[in-house]
Amino acid sequence: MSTQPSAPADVVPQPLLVRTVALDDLGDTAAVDPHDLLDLLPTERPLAWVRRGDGLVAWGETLRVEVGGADRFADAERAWQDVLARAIVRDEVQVPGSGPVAFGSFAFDERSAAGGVIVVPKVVVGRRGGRSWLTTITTGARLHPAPRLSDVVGPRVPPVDPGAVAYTDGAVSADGWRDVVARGIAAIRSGDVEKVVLARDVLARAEHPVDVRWALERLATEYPSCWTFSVDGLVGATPELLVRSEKGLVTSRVLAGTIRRTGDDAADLARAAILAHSSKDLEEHEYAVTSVAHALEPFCSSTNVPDVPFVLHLPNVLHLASDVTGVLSSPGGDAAHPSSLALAAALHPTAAVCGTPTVAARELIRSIEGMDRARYAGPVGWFGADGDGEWGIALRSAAIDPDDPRRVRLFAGCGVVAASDPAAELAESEAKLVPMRYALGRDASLG
Ligand SMILES: C=C(O[C@H]1C=CC=C(C(=O)O)[C@@H]1O)C(=O)O
Repeated sequence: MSTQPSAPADVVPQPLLVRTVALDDLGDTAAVDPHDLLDLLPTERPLAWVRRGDGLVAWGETLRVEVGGADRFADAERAWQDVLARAIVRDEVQVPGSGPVAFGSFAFDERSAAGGVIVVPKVVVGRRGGRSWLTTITTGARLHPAPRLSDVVGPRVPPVDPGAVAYTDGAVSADGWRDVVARGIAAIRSGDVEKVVLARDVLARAEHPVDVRWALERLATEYPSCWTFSVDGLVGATPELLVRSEKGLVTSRVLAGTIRRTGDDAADLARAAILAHSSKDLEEHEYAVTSVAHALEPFCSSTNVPDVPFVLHLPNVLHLASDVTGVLSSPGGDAAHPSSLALAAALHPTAAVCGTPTVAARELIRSIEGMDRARYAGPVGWFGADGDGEWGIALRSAAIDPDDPRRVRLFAGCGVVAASDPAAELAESEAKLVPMRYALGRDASLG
């Protein structure tokens, strides 16, 4: 079923029927182990949001809403609310991620034809802190009996190796991108912006159609501290959480400021110290934290913004990181909090992916970057019936060509400030492409 933004009643003629059961109580967990969520996924259009073994995997499409333009978030939210208003829900688990769930992914730029999409799957399996559950979502007039995992999970078909992968330039060559960064630095020095984040793409062509599960498993194993995701052909493992909203508490993991790893632990510790004291990286980071703190302020009764970032260690890079938290203000009476998607919309684009000031940086990106970012660097994640959910920034990601799944577009970007150096930014962008190259590759080594 596919709908236009408002998902009117005549397009979803029958209510959504949602049933969640605890898997621990079903007695069929031995037959199908929900321990490894990714193992449950079928080949076709898998949906995923997992980190350290917890999260959600899903498949099938009960409902799909495509949106576009500046109102893409609000339109998606309205469609979801319309559908929920008529849903019949029996949720025996009642934890974040149980009950009705929609996955979403949205374009970075409102002008992009990529727009955005929310997908309401047919089957969702969730896991959180040792508890797991199964949700089935259909349409109809009456709730179905409690589902069993073994009824909805087919025989496991191992992910297919994409074989040899050849890489070519994307919209702008590596050399050309150095010039793009130089133009960004010139714009900063002439006072047009203080910071701009510039990105590039690289095209991959695999020998065989890319099996999303192959990439997901490699990403989740190698990058356990990242959020490994798959939504409508956009795949990745992002270290940056735009917003998590749960029971009135919001969290955002802000990253900006990067140094490549060497592969040598002692040398990397020294590099972590260099990063933590680099004025160029601290400046880059400060812009990103400020943009998130300011965007959250109107929604929160209190926020906590760390004074000093910590160094996040990933296998390919080290980042300056700050976890910003807040308590959503109660608007009075029974009024609901803004949904996690509304918060994501208010936060997007942060200075970690756009720049400072936002509008001027976005204009600069449009005029010098030379490509459409599509859904790269846009919000990706999920939300539930109460609006709570998790939205990452779609970094360390790639878009699989829906018309030819052998073709994949990989993305990476870098924050640029006055002290940036184009060659160093190019090297940093290469380091940020490592996760997706690794995800596609058979033996590609890290670093
Ligand atoms: C824009 C990207 O990274 C952002 C997140 C972390 C560190 C960044 C940096 O140091 O430039 C970027 O702001 C990307 O990975 O494509």
